[in-house]
Amino acid sequence: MFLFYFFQQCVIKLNVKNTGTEPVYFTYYTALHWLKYFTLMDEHKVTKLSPLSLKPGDSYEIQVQFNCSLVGFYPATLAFEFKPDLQPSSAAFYIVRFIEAQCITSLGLELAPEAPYKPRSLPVWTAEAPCEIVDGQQPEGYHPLLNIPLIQTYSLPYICVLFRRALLESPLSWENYTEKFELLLYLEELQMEVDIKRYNIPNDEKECAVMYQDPQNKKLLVLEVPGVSENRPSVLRGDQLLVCPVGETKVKYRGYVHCVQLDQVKLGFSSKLLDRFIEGMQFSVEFTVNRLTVRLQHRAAELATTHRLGKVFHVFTGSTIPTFPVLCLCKLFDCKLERNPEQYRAVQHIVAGSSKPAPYLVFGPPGTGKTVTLVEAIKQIEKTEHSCHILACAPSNSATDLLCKKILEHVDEHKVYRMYASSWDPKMVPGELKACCNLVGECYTFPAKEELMKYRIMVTTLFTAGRLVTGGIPTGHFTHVFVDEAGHAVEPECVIPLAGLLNAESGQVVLAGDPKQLGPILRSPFALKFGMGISLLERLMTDFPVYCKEDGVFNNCFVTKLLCNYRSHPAILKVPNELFYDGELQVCADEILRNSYCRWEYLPKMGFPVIFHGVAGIDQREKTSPSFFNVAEVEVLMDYVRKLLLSHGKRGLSTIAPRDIGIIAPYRKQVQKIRKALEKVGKDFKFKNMNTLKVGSVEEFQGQERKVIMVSTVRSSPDYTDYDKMFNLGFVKNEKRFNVAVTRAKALLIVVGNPVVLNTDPTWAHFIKYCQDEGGYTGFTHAEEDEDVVARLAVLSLEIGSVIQQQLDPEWRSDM
Ligand SMILES: Nc1ncnc2c1ncn2[C@@H]1O[C@H](COP(=O)(O)OP(=O)(O)OP(=O)(O)O)[C@@H](O)[C@H]1O
Repeated sequence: MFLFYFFQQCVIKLNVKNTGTEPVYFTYYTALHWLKYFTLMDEHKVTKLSPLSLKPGDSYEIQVQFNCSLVGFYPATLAFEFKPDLQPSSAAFYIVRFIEAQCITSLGLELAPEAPYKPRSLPVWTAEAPCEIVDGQQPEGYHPLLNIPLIQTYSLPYICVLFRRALLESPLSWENYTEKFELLLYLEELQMEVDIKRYNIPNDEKECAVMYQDPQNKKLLVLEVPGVSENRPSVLRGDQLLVCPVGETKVKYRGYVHCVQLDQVKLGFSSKLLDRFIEGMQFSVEFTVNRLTVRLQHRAAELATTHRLGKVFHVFTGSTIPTFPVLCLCKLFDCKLERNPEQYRAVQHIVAGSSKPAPYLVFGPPGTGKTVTLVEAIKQIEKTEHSCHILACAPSNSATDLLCKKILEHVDEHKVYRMYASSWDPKMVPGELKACCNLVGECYTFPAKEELMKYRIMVTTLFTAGRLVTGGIPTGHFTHVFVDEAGHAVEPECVIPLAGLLNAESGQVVLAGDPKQLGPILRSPFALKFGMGISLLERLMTDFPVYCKEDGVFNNCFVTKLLCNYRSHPAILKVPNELFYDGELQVCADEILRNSYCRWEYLPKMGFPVIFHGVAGIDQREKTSPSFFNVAEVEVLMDYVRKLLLSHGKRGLSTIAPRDIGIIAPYRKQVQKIRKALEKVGKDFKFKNMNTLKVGSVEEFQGQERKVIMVSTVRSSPDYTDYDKMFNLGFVKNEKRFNVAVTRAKALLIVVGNPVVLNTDPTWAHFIKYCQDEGGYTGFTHAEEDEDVVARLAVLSLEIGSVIQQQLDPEWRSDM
């Protein structure tokens, strides 16, 4: 194997040597891949018609020239044919050699793996001997929800008894609501416990962990946990883990997580450990499941029954459909919505409480204005109902922040309170929300309920809403509960802001979302199989006729379907519209904005602002981190970033700043590498505010939009796609992730990826074909070559299976 780094062109020499004891004829040779880029030459011009005799000890030189201007990684197979004599009947024999060429820039070299990937081996756990546990230091200002009642913690055998198939298989009804969700939650928690144990680090000198003192705060110890930023294992601020010095068994030290940074956690321990700590001390580590989120959901499932939320969720079993309400003619804060009759009517119905006590649903494809409709309704209610108190929630912090920012566009900040959980990194709080949230200095505070009850609008994630229940906010205080991105949460999570807070008779619930975008994330295959993967929004839409079309129309008293996309250029919408929305989506985005990149000089085809850039990269890992990255894709992305920012202000082109660009990548390591590369590009080209260019996972981009979106798909080896599925990562074989990623762009969408791997997934194959047909495809292609390989192998009478198998095997490189 040969590996060489270069730019565009390189020549190397190969020697064919007869190391045997008999003469042989060298009759033919060829490269089987990347024929466009490899040229093979020899002086004698060896062919079957012009063979070359090689006596024992003779060697013969072949020149391999590699010519390529596309960054990437090009492994090829070279096949050589020999014959013992030139009789037509004599059998040929073959020697196959692999060659690799990499076209890489200086930036790519900087981003290369810091050290080879060396996964930690999975520990074998033996029965635990009883030991003393020394408690550690919790983070300052950390207020766990201590007084959530501990709802029965079942032991494992009891779970087995509980594992009642009949209950799991019976449809969800109001009669079995609490019982069924509790069972599903236990199954999920059991899986969480099994999963987290895989990350434990054993009490063994070869495999143990080494901690060091935090240079910024000597009271904290830093532990490297590769994968923690991708929730493998899931560790949040305030969580606990146990460490034990290697070789000891009697005492374990409990450490509290003060912060999670990239692949490190900073831990607070007792002075008993700090006093004896020496740099480089070795430890075993046990991770523990944080039960808080599960307990909050158990409580919600239980309170849903005691607070009779059946009136809210199952009200339409009888003939209680309300009569048509009186709608007010309101003047909207966002006057654009007045021009869309569906949005306007939805606001009117929500304000009138037409669906009460049932939830009002606003659903529809991406960019159709669900969030702005919700926010407008919140503002109208705040303006018109003087006794109202509104709770506005979303599953993720980024979607909740977005809601809050939009509310603050028209509501006085003294009336709004954004409450964060103690576990949320204070550095992630956006500057514009600092004046109206519970972050004081570096710490979160949690005011008494009397204080909280003074705010007209409370904005929290679904989980943090549980703090309001724990804090004793009385039922009925919140007259309206809004949940955006409701399709992304499991039902008991979505019920957290309702159960215990909502008055089932008089409260109004509004849910917005799109079941075709990211859905609930679950670990347990059983919880998934028995229905927990269906969100409350989706269940209401499928189980209750009032939310379904009757005679081809929806009943606007209960539900509004939005179909006008105000975000994107039609070329960006075409594939998701066809694949997920039956072509119903209408293009309504502002013409000037959506066309602002149609004349960009780097488009493969003018007027078509979608680029698929094929890159033959490799998905790599480094050190002990399980997360993947693809350097070649980062190089291509940075080339586009540079071109975009350099074209800022050019005549005829729209202005662009880093904040108008978003980069979506499926793995944390790729996100880190992109950030590092952006820093360099920013410095080299003196671009300002590069930190406002958002780089993140699809989850972080759900609900977001940017003028230009780039997507790095990373995967270059088909062998890892099942691994992605298992860990709920990546883009391949995950159509909801695909849908969210490609629908964030307003004017320009650039997808960078390996078409060979992506074409194995029907959704991506559709997208790539679309780009090819429309002229938006650029970068490397492979299709014609495959046929060529077959033809060449046929000439050599080699079997395709064996050679291709070696080409595709991700381990073959390291074997050589
Ligand atoms: N009636 C309208 N007229 C003009 N622009 C609108 C209108 N409604 C929404 N928009 C704009 O469309 C974009 C998308 O809106 P919004 O984020 O509310 O959509 P969404 O349906 O919540 O999207 P997603 O499903 O991706 O979260 C925003 O820029 C918003 O300002």
